[in-house]
Amino acid sequence: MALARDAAPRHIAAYLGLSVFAGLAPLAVAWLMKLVIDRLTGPVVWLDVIGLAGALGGVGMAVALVPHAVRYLRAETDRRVLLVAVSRLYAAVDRFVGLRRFEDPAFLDRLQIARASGVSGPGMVVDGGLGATQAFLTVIGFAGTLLLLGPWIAVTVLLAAGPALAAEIALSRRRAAMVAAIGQAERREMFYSALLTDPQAAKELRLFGAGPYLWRRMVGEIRTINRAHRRIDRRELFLQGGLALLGAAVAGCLLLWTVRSAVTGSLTIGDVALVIAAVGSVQAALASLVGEAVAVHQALLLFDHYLAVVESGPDLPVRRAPLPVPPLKRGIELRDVWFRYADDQPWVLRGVNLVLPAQGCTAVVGLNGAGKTTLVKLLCRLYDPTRGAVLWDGVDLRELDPGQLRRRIRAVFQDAISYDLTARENIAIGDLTAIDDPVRIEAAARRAGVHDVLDKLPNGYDTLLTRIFFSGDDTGDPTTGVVLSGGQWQRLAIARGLLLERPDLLVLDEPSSALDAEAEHEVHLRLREHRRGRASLLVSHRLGVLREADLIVVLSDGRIVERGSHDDLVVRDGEYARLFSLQAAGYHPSIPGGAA
Ligand SMILES: Nc1ncnc2c1ncn2[C@@H]1O[C@H](COP(=O)(O)OP(=O)(O)OP(=O)(O)O)[C@@H](O)[C@H]1O
Repeated sequence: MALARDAAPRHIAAYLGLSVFAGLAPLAVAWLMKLVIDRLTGPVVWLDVIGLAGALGGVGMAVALVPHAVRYLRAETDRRVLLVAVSRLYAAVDRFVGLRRFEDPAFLDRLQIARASGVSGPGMVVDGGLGATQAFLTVIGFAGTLLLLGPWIAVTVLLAAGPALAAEIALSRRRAAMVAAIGQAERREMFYSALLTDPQAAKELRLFGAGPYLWRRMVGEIRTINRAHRRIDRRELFLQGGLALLGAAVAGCLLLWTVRSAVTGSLTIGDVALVIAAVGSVQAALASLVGEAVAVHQALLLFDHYLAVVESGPDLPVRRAPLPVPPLKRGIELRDVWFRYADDQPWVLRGVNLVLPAQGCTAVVGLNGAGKTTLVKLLCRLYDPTRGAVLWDGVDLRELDPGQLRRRIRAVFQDAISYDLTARENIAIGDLTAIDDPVRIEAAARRAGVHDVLDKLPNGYDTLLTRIFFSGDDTGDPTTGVVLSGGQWQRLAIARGLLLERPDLLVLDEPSSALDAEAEHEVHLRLREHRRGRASLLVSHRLGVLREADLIVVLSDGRIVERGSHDDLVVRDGEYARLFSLQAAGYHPSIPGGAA
């Protein structure tokens, strides 16, 4: 209610006024009708009859207009609530410092329900609350009328609604539990449907003929979802059918009694019309009251998920008053760092000790799965170490302001994202303060060696880098975007990482794996310039590009097994020397083991 009140206060006030009117209008109509009939069946005073008929017509006209006004107010309230609810939800999600929640299926299920219930819940509570108010007023008004005519009629009609309320509330609990239970299936169904229409996936799916396998699985998920809905719908059908029969039987008995009373003269013809209108209206209003109460109940049960996400605390501990992050002076230290992704998973890092000096370049080498990217994620505080600590000039990262820390670090990952946005936006995501600063954007693109490519695009830096959307809002304009090559995308990701002029720590995790030899050489020369005078960490399987690092560490099975300069490590003739000579042999046929 608070969310809806914040989003659309005036619309809700108008909606409330109309609901009160709509709740009392049937009562006014029934009484006016009774009075008209009684006037017509007694000595007729035409002026009275015309006055009453005019009032009846006026109320009738207003009643005809109200549903249209309510429909508009309801839709407008829903639109406004949607804006506020979605903004609050995604702002809350954006506040998560780390990645853990995005890898937790239970949390992702909850997030999905939160989105659906956050969008529709507040509107349903307002609609349900006002609908229930309206129905309540109708019930109270007519119950008073029925009490005047025969107290037991009022009591019978009201009691007949009891079982309906109990049954509907039990059904609503079941429905809310079912929505939570099918969350996984719904997410999987969305995953398959997104995959089957994804331009990146289309290539492999067509070549490997894997489409039918995936859409059959998608249809399987839809069947699971349908089964769950069907079970509840059938239960609802039987329960509501039975209750409708009960209501009809009660109404029939009351009608018989009323007609009999009119024949014996204890009720007037107008009274008969009033009882018929009252019983019908009370039953309809009670059904609507129960329906609205149940809708509100269910919306609130599901809205719990929305509140749980919006009010969830940080996923990584953040001090109440976190320390500011000063420029890096001495270096970043990993002190006896142990890490595993979950308690039931194996250790990925086992007692790593490493200092990245504030003005030096450190390189990490290791086989696939050795833990290199994990180490980078800990440095960026996307996770906290399970044991040990990462220290920024001696201060634990957990003590520092995470936002300020992120502004001092820039990283280029091997799996950098290609955003379906313009070239300018793709680079500006690295530091959004530069989005309207073409000089900074171009400088970053030049550093990454991608300026010439972007400059020649049809709309230069404003060219859309995707073909899944039109370039502008005008769908009649046939211009769509441009698709870059893998290496060009990688250079764009490097530009994004280099947009911030002087990060304290620059991390490059396999930044050039998709570049041709010439581009790689050129980009690494520029990167060397950019890294000068600040802490940098390089991760690469191409050992040639790491030769000039001040310190190279070899990570194996989560431990540092060798450390030193390139020359030291070659002389030591250990794991690094073995990997290096294997690669070198691939390029020089003269080296033993090389290509013939
Ligand atoms: N999010 C995650 N959840 C669980 N396990 C993970 C996750 N990310 C990585 N791992 C596991 O951690 C181990 C180390 O992975 P990591 O990505 O750090 O290796 P890497 O040295 O960077 O490998 P590569 O050279 O292939 O990029 C692997 O066994 C991997 O399966």
